[in-house]
Amino acid sequence: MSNYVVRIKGGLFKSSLQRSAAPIFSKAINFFEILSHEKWVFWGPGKSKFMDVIGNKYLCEPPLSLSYGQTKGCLPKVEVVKFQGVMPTAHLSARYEFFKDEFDQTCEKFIKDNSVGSNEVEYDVKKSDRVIDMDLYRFLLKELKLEDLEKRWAMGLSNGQMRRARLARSLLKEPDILLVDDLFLGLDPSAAKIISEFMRDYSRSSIVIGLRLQDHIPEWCTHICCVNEDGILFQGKRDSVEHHLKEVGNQYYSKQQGISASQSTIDDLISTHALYNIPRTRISQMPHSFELRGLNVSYRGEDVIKDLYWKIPPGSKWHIRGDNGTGKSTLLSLLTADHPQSWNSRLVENGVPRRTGSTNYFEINRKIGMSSPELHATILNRSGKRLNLVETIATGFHEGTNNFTPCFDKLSYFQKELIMKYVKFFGLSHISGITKLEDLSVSDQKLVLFIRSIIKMPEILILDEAFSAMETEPMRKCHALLEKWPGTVLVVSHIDEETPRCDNFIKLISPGDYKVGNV
Ligand SMILES: Nc1ncnc2c1ncn2[C@@H]1O[C@H](COP(=O)(O)OP(=O)(O)OP(=O)(O)O)[C@@H](O)[C@H]1O
Repeated sequence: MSNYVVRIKGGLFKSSLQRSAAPIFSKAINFFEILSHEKWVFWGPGKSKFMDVIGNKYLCEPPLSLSYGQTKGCLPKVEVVKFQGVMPTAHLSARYEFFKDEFDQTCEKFIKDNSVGSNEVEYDVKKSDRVIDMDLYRFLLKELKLEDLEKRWAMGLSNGQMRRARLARSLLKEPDILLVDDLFLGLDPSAAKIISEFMRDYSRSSIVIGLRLQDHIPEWCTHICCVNEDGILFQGKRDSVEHHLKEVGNQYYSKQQGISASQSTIDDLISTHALYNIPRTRISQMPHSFELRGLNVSYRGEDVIKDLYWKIPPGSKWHIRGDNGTGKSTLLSLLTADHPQSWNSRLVENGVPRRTGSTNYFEINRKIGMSSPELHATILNRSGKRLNLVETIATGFHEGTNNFTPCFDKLSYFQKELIMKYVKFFGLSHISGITKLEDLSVSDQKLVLFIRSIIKMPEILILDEAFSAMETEPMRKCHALLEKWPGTVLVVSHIDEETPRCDNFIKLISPGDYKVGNV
């Protein structure tokens, strides 16, 4: 008997029972099979949808065309880990504050995923009768470098830390098949190495990872399935499909290049920025956008940022570097006043120390545009079903970066026209008015968030992991736009290809240890 974990035979997949519903892939999948302990890459623009197919998210026609093999005498357990950033919260600032809601749990409880309750009381309410293999739990904590974070509040984990915790949580359920989309997203090089080596050595289940065409395929992957919008292009053992890889990559890029150039130029798109065409000499006389004069941040006595001195002149472009957990998001949340310790006179804004009463949250955020994993998770959670692409971009005109109230109808003619110019420039016109945010690909969601962050022509643009999970071609267009962008830009990114050109960098090494220099 074949030891398959999942198999598709002649299946067409749909998201609804309606006869008229369009299939997820136009072509039926004739045959696809994953055997136990194989390590697959789903590669290409259709990878996330195909993961959902394997994860049993859609209805299949005919009904038994998708089947799961009988491993260990029962149906296989399928675990899906997707890009979700940190914990979704009602408000960005929640991550840095201490209050109770459903996510008020330690990292340990989050990974065990077996109880709900409070940190502060003695009892736990069990939500399943699952027996947790404590040896496996300890093994996962050790291998995924989570031991020091075990008792931490899950809400406070950084992106990279949360990514490792999510993996541990899924693996602790001892799945027969683990599907991880965008495996290396948001990870610093050493964390990426840890996770890659972990996946290489992990042999308790079949593994599928989703990668974009431009991503490097790890050596340990045994099989590759290339999926585009129509369905499977090719599949098989790595050696047998190696020659297709280059061919498909080249075809895809030339197709993307051929997408008709838009009428607007980059100058048309940014010409209303307050610093556009202002001579450098005049800009250099303006006060610094921000200046940190020995800033400190600590949690319960533990330093995260210590004695940080940093001057950010207007119009300067910065790459904020540092491994996962070194405090990059914390630093940015201080600038955007999303952090409780933001009211601090060591933080000087346009020459004025930021004391309580000297300014307010809306005043600060009026001049800031932002895209970040936290914002991505929050907007999807709160408005993903409600707002379409254009309506999402329109919310960028609100004063606060995390105000997602629909406002397109209230915008001026000029504002609406500007949105449409951007939509056209980035080749999104065909999906602009209909597709809800949550139905866009992750790459298009990131692109929409990028446009949203710049639409009000902010003085300061914060791009925290703004290009992770974005396809190459839209990312290049964003980078070309940023080349000409006249305002201050702060970029957090772990991967060189995803980093737009910056003039300066600040590297967070550990509390009290910082490096500032020219790129
Ligand atoms: N509310 C909190 N309570 C305790 N610790 C916290 C809290 N918020 C953040 N931290 C810790 O502060 C450190 C810095 O987190 P931060 O998210 O700023 O890191 P980062 O450099 O942005 O990481 P990444 O690259 O993974 O996004 C981490 O160790 C994190 O666990």
